[in-house]
Amino acid sequence: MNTTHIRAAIVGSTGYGGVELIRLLQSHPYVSVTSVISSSAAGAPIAEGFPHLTEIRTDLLDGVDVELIRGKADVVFLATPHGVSMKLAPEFLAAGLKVIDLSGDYRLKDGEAYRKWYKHEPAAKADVDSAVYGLAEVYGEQVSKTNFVSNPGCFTTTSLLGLYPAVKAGWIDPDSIIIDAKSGVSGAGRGLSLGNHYSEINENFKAYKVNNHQHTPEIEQVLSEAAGRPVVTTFTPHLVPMTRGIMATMYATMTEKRGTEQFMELYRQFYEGRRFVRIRPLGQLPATKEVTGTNYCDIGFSADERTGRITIISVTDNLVKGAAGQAIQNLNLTMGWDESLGLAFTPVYP
Ligand SMILES: NC(=O)C1=CN([C@@H]2O[C@H](COP(=O)(O)OP(=O)(O)OC[C@H]3O[C@@H](n4cnc5c(N)ncnc54)[C@H](OP(=O)(O)O)[C@@H]3O)[C@@H](O)[C@H]2O)C=CC1
Ligand SMILES: CC(=O)N[C@@H](CCC(=O)OP(=O)(O)O)C(=O)O
Repeated sequence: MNTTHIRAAIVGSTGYGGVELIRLLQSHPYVSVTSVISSSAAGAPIAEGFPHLTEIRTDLLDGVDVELIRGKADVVFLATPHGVSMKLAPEFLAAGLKVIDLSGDYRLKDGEAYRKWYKHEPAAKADVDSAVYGLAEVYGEQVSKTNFVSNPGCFTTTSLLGLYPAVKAGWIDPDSIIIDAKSGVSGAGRGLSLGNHYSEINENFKAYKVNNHQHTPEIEQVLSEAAGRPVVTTFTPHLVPMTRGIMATMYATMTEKRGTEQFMELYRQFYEGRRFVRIRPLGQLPATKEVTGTNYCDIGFSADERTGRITIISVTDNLVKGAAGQAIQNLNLTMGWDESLGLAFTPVYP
């Protein structure tokens, strides 16, 4: 494989994650999108369904054909639903392609947990074991050595980047963590559903999948690794009437009396040299709009002397750092490139 110019295929191209991958990869200096694959619209010009992609370098959507793709690409991004990725990934890996999967199929190392939370049979254990969990700022070293990345969930990325350093350092009691998270509607994908149409969402704010969301075991898996013992947590997702963005507001009991600035310093050191995590200055808390369209995760803190708890606020764009952006960041790491290649955007504002 030429290491300064590679060819990418995107499967699930008519979904939000797929379209975002196409958008972002247009600016990548070392990657050409050579195959844009769709199970539902093969043969159609991309710009027919997505006029904003009128000038992209690939014209027609291809069907899902491993042999065809093998001849046209070095890396394949699977922006497909769970249950579908596990059928495709082994074939692409066997064909010698690098695979970056955006679905939940390879995130949970415990097959029983996958069965319980996804209500679906898990992928083959050997494949699950071989996938590297791509939380780039935490597992970047492992990602740089693999050809098979399992990209984390959007809520998971936002929550874990805000919690991992404090749990790892033993500064918060992992059993006390509560994650209160809110997502824009694009997090639910492009498919139509009653709960996601305009009059259900507009001027509305609702909790869903309470104590029942599939990102709960994914968050617990990583926090358990950080804590060195099993951790369970309360995670409550909400849907807010905006298109993009996630905010996770997280509460935990501090193991010792510490101030906001000490937490800021801990996180600055942990994420030193990592471009996409921005620690906010004292007294400033991040808002979703401040990361829109970018791969940033912005984090702010407030330690409360009165209750002995720390409040950590973390924001991302669910389609970028929560999906397509982190997938490209992971590709960069697997190639030994600067992790920010093709992702150096300033947020859209207002
Ligand atoms: N939206 C988000 O914020 C995030 C999404 N994810 C995950 O990324 C993946 C893609 O999400 P998203 O783009 O939002 O979802 P969408 O529902 O918007 O798109 C998924 C696409 O997958 C393709 N697809 C569906 N069924 C099949 C099938 N049986 N065989 C092959 N392809 C199929 C379809 O594209 P086509 O018809 O062109 O084949 C569809 O448009 C999912 O696993 C999701 O959970 C992860 C993090 C965040
Ligand atoms: C708003 C909304 O519905 N969001 C999705 C999360 C999207 C995502 O990251 O899902 P996967 O773990 O399946 O990849 C949800 O809550 O299920």
